[in-house]
Amino acid sequence: MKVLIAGGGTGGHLYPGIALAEEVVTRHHANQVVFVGTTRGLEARVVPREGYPLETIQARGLKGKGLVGFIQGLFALPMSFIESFRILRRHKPDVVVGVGGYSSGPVVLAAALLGIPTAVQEQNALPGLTNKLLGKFVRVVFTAFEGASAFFPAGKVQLVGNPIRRKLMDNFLRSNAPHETFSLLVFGGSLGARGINQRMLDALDHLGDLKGQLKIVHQTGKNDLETVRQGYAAKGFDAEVVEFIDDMSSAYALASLVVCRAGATTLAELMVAKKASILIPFPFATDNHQEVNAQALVGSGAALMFRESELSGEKLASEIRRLKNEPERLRQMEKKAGLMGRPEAAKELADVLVDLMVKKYGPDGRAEARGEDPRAKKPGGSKKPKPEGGNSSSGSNEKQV
Ligand SMILES: CC(=O)N[C@H]1[C@@H](OP(=O)(O)OP(=O)(O)OC[C@H]2O[C@@H](n3ccc(=O)[nH]c3=O)[C@H](O)[C@@H]2O)O[C@H](CO)[C@@H](O)[C@@H]1O
Repeated sequence: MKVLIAGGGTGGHLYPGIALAEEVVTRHHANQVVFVGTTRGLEARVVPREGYPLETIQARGLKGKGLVGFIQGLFALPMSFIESFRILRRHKPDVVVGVGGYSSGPVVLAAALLGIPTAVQEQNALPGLTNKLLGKFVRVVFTAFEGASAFFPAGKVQLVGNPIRRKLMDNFLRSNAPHETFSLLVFGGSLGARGINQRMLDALDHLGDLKGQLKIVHQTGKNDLETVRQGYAAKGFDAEVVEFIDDMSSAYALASLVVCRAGATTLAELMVAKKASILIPFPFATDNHQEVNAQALVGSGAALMFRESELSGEKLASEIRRLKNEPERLRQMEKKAGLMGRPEAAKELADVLVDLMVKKYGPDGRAEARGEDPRAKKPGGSKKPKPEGGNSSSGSNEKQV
């Protein structure tokens, strides 16, 4: 089985794709997974490191980019379709899955037009325009929030949750032991969040008496690293301040409380990790979708949510203090988050993809069309390869998985 995963840009789109790739490679009959993204997205760094080949196309966004960005996006469209057709003809995948982000649209649409079984995975409670359009062409739409289903043709929707990377899952499935020191994990999605960085620094002014009683890990994103580091130092707080957290699994495990945005993949992780959280949605997300994501957790008592515009540092400090002083409340939030988690998302999604392939091409998929010997295929999947450097150029780095 050969699976092509299109999309990325940010971690919220890319990481569910990585989780799906891990699943189909280790537990299913997939012997090859190929990603398609752009050279500007996070995938250019992460996909080769994870050991999968990456093809790139020139896709750009259309919405929220201003007039110049919109025009650039329009001009890039025809080329991105041509590139998508070429990639699909070369790789002959058995199924194509879009995980959102600029490259998802042209690749998934081109695949659907070529008659290849296609699916999209919508992470958010409020789907973006591209996925709403693609929903009309693909065979299956995977959703993660009940509310999202209403935006797609009813018969196509499968509510499975957002797939979570294996290294996180392995840790999450272990116990959620209480911590000796109250530990805060502060992060702003895959890119960091200035609004959270500023409010957290302001909050420190009101948490002075807790200095020795708080452990803080704070991810800032690229631009604010030094400012935030200096802020903690100037206010006399000992914190681990980093630009990006590679090992989110340990970061979650060590946290008593998480302060973060409400990106859909983050929320899926919080639920499976059974973590209490204070959510501060990104106020400029398309159609305010992060607030809608957050409401699902708030509604069930798993999280608190504050709009950035209404949240002062003082208020954030008082909420942190309150939760620290009410361990039983924190436990209840953790329990409620856990009840919403969907640890089987990657598995359920992969099962459906195998069905799609078998229905269309039979159990060997298009192996023969690709010049492979189907009898050489090992049921149960083969092992993932070791990364072979960071080549992310188009076309030249395909590797048997
Ligand atoms: C600004 C914007 O539009 N953001 C969108 C983007 O968010 P974004 O890319 O921030 O996505 P999420 O918050 O959903 O997920 C972040 C992912 O990055 C990982 N991580 C994060 C920080 C870090 O230091 N290290 C790390 O590995 C997290 O574990 C998680 O897997 O995609 C999400 C999923 O479609 C959307 O809900 C968000 O609205």
